[in-house]
Amino acid sequence: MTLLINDANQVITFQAEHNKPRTRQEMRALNIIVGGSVLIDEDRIVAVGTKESLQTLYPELVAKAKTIDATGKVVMPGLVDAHTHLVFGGTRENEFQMRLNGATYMDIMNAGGGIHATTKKTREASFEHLYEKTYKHLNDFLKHGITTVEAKSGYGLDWNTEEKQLQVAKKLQENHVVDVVSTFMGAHAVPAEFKENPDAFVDLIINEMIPKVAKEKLAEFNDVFCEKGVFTPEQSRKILLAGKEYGLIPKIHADEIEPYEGAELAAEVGAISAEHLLVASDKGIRDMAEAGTVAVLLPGTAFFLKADSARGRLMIDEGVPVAISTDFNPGSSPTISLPFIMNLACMNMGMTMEEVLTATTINAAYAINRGQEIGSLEAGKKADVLILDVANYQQLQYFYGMNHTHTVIKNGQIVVADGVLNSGLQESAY
Ligand SMILES: N=CN[C@@H](CCC(=O)O)C(=O)O
Ligand SMILES: [Zn+2]
Repeated sequence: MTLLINDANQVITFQAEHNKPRTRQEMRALNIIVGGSVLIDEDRIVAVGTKESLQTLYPELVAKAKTIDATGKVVMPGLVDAHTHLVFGGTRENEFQMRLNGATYMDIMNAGGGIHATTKKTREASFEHLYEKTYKHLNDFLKHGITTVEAKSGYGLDWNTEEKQLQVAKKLQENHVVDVVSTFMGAHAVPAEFKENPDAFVDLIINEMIPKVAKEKLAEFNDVFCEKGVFTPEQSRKILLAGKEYGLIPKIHADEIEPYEGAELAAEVGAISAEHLLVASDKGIRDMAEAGTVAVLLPGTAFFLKADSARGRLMIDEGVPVAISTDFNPGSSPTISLPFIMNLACMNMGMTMEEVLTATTINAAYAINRGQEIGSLEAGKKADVLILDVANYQQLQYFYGMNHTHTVIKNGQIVVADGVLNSGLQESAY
């Protein structure tokens, strides 16, 4: 199919002179075309420009294109969610009430709830149930303009269930139009059966699980929850380096609740990204800037746990490339609304609206090694395009807590039109 999106108030391209995550003032450079158009052929962007320039350069394609009128609207790349725990059994609204009554996230986890509660539900759930449930979540993401989602395992903590989660993600990548990018996170918690000997669990991850993940090509990344009471920096280092030997790119849940030199470790092991970073040290931030590690910040988690947000402003000023994601999971961030999370990034981390847009498109794409393929509207990139029913990009975050998605084009196909999901996507048809 050939598509021509015409007459948008603003086309936000994020075009840049280099192919790297954006830092410092680059994060404010949206490269907007006022009154712009986008030409798409098959699954690729052909060109972005004015209607007249596209007509002159590509008369044949323009002649056969189906036209989408974007008058009064904003056009931008599909949003990228670089951090989710997408596949899980059950929900944990009971813990939300416990936290409202004063319990902390770690209190609940140490008492066998939290990640352990979801692990139990995920172990019990059938593949089909997890697939159907996750398919619906992906539909919700798509309706909110998110066209690529990273998905971590880590609610199995035994091989069979970790594999089940990763296979669900794989099948969804094959069947659902949203792109699902997999991360192995066997090191999400120490399961009860290894409580007395956590190092034996670390050995199991290193010697058995990581080789199987690599052999079956079930994930591209390897993530660890490096946190006091979960995995130490020493254990985390071992797990991340072991993954690297098998071609799994390191990621790390770092400095979320207590400072633990996780940001420093991310830079040291060459992680593509470090996530959370609520209490990352000044040195850790400087190390990440030097190493070019993307900071994937999750202001929805801070909001939901009533914690102080990460120092996003400082990180950008220090030269760290920042991405913003939902952290969608049943405990600390049960939302798929990246647009709401974007508003929180403005409100609670001192980021500008322009920086937040960069953080949820091109920088998020780089956080999952997709920066060359998605995250900006440039010739040759995948045609993942979002049309928002707002007059300018500032309104996306100003009218907060709302879904402004009008049209979503994924791989060059219209999958959401006038805010409504394609009927073909509504049922999972497992
Ligand atoms: N902090 C660790 N892991 C998840 C939460 C998982 C859960 O509570 O189920 C996070 O990134 O927030
Ligand atoms: Zn997480």
